[in-house]
Amino acid sequence: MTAGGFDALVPVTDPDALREQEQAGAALADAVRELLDATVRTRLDPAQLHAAIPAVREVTESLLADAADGPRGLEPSSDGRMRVHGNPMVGALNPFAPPLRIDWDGERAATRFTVGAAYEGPPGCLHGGIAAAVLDQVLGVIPSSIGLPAMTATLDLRYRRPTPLGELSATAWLVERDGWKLRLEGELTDAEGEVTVSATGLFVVPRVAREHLGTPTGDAGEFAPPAG
Ligand SMILES: CCCCCCCCCC(=O)SCCNC(=O)CCNC(=O)[C@H](O)C(C)(C)COP(=O)(O)OP(=O)(O)OC[C@H]1O[C@@H](n2cnc3c(N)ncnc32)[C@H](O)[C@@H]1OP(=O)(O)O
Repeated sequence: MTAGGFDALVPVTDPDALREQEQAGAALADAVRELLDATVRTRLDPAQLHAAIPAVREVTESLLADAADGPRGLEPSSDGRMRVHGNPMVGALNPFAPPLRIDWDGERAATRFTVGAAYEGPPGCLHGGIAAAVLDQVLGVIPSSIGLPAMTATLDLRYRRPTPLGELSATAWLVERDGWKLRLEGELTDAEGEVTVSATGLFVVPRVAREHLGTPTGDAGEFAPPAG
């Protein structure tokens, strides 16, 4: 299964229409992601760069003809999950997102993804903040996958070696549960299979969510929330 999101709080009335909308939005995000990459990599001369701007602005204006006033927040998806489609790591509608597609097999959350020029920090390598965001997201999928939507309380990272841009993978697993607190670990790995960053995170189900978790949702397995 592809992890992420939460069981829908409201039923989706027309999943086919919603799927069509999601697919079109994701295709647009793919195209803009190519534009983002091209914008970073282009070596056109100044006149050529200025010449490209009106066309980009025209597309922007056309998209704003019908747009949300601000962030989209949590929305129902065609698969019955609630998702933040603008999430900068997994959001299908966000061109900045690689995007990560995170699988949860009941024991591990895992993703393989490719990062290019738009994510560069040290020359040729992944920006450390992006590595942190990837690991935060991959660790963060586990609580919601076991029915305990939680937020990052602490995230400790060890940058073991530079992470080259290109194909990467990340995995995370649950180490320990203590009531509403989950201790998770994860790793970012380069194409050669070398661990470049390792992470330990404490995720806490926020007070407001605890009040709504009398019954676990999703694949809670043995990790049912404590009573009270
Ligand atoms: C609804 C879920 C949405 C899920 C979205 C997934 C997002 C993916 C990951 C993210 O990027 S989240 C964004 C970054 N994180 C944040 O913005 C979190 C900001 N902090 C908070 O909102 C709250 O501080 C937090 C939810 C982490 C905890 O506040 P609460 O008021 O809900 O918890 P409370 O104070 O009752 O503490 C519960 C337990 O956690 C412990 N705790 C809380 N924060 C801690 C901390 N920072 N370090 C260590 N322990 C901590 C606390 O001591 C206590 O332990 P005990 O039960 O043993 O007494």
